[in-house]
Parts: sequence; C-alpha cells; structure tokens
Amino acid sequence: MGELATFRVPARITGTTADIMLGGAMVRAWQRDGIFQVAADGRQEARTRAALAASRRFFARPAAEKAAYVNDTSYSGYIASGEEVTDGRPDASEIFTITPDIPVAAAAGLPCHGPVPWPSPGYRAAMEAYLTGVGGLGERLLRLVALGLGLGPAGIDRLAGLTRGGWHHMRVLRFPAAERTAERGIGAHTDYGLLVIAAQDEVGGLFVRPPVPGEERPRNWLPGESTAGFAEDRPDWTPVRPVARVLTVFPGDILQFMTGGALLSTPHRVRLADRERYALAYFHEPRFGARIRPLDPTGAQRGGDGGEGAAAIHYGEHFTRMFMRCYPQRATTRRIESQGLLRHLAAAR
Ligand SMILES: O=C(O)CCC(=O)C(=O)O
Ligand SMILES: [Fe+2]
Repeated sequence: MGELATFRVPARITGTTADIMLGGAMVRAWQRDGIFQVAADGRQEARTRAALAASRRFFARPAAEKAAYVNDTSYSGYIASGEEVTDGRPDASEIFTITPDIPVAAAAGLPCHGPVPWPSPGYRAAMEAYLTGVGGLGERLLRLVALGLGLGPAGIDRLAGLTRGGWHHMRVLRFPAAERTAERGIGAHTDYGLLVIAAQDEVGGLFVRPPVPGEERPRNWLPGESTAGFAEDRPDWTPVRPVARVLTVFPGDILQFMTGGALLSTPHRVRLADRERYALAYFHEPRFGARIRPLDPTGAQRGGDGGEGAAAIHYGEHFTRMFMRCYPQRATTRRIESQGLLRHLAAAR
C-alpha cells in the first residue's frame, strides 16, 4: 500500500453532489485499504495534543495510584498492562477506558452502565474536549458514508440516526517499549460499532488488514465466530505510518453487518516499538439499546436475514459480550455474571 487517502471533512454535510462524491471516495478507500485519513484542523489538533499530554501525565503516576481508578458497574477506568486479553493472550497496552459517564443511581442495573472514575479534573476536561471534537467528526463522517453507500440525500441519516444518545467511548492507550522477547502490543481484533477514529503519536506500531480478495471474514457479533486473533499469522498486514495532523478512520462490526459485508470491520493490531507509544482510539457508536438491522434486508447478506447468522444485533449486548471477553477477571464482568445482568439488556432502549 502506498500513501493512505486523506480527506478534508466539510463543516456541514447536506447531501450535495460534492458530498455524495466525497462519501463515495471514502467508501472506495475503505474497500481498498481498510482505513483512510482525515485532516485535522487547528482546533482538533490542539485537542489531540492536550489529550495525549494529559494521558502522559496520568500514566506516569505510580502503579498503585492508577489501579485505584476503577469502577465495578462500568468498564470505565484503568486497565493495567497484561489485564486485557485478545484471543486468550494478554495485551501489553496500559489503558484508561472512558464509557458514557452515568451516575450509579441512573444506571438502572443495566450492564456496563456506571460512572467514569476520572483521575483529575484536568484529565476529564482534556478528554471531554477531545470526545466532543471527534464526536462531531463522527456524525459528519456517518452522513458522508451513508451517501457514499448510495442511500441518497433521503437516506443521509440512516447511519447517524442510530447515534442519538450513542454509546460513544474511548480507549486512552500507552504501549511500553518492546523487550527482546515481547513485541505484542494488542493482538489482532476488530472493534465493535460504527466508526473507529484513531490518533497516535510519532512512534508507530499500528497495523491494519485491508480487504483481501477471497478471504472470508468472521462475523464478530455471532457467538460462534470471532475476529480476535484473526489472520494473526498471515501476511497482508500493512503499517499505519504516523502522519502529523491527521486522524485515521475505519469501520467497526456494525458497519460490516449493516452493509452485508460491502464494508468490512477492519482487523488491526499493535506491535511494540523501541520506545513507548501513546494513542487514542475513539469509537463512534449506536445507542446502547439500538436494534441494528441490515440496510438492505432483501439482499443476499452474510449474517443478515438469510437464515444463517443474526437477523438483528442488539448493540449493547454485542458491546457487553465483547468487553466480558476482553476482561474476564474484571470486577465489572464478575458482577454481570453473578447478578445475571445480561437479562436486563432487553429493557435497554
Ligand atoms: O493503538 C492504536 O493505535 C489502536 C488501539 C486499538 O486498536 C484499540 O484500542 O482498540
Ligand atoms: Fe482496536
């Protein structure tokens, strides 16, 4: 792969011919490369820098201090290196996860609902500003992608309409420098929702797997299929080279499901470098209780209404099952299991 395509996203997307052409180019870039770049304007660049600086300050604190920022009703908070597992193997990444910040009293016993144990007001302000910036970008991108998929100006909100009160979340990541025996940062995986919008520092280490002709892709939302560890030992992984003043964007599982595989949830993984590395992975998502259906329920869609696979995905259930899979030992997972909270999913709207 040569250079990734880089797009400039207009401030408003209304369905003009130019919007339709831009969306089409984005869809084609994903179908070729699995990922594209968007140019960050000055304000976004400042938010990215401030979030990465706050992240460095937090991760520099002593381990015992960081370990206190956890919560057992949500998956928000600190995750030590080695605590996350992908395909049954520990990831080296150290993470602070931010899910929607919901007071315990309002969590209504729903799995994954609860507060964010913010480490400081400054950290919170930097991350919330970043979330606001990429959240607005995510909305505009979803409208462009809908146009690019041929849904027309009348269908411009078929994707963005799912995200009112969206379960947007973020992983704030630090990767240690590689040791001679260990180069795994995060194992191969896909992410779960509509869009992944990622930022990284200048170190490098992220790889993606573009669509490979003839390669069957697992449907990560089905209990018997998983993208964790997918194609880990095959060739065709391409580095996402750090580029100044861009964010990278790729599709998650929900877009693969909704498009019947016309868009694929991009597998990716992280290798450790000779230095530590900092990154921000933001996930632009449907609302927790959304029931997701394929855009074209009549087409011969993999995992659609065709008999095999799911007819609809309950997004919150998919999210919950994926986090339980990644954090089998976490107090949040144990609580969901011991209190049988999965049965409350049906009540989520
Ligand atoms: O480190 C990165 O650039 C991406 C991290 C990632 O894949 C994730 O947090 O899901
Ligand atoms: Fe990821």
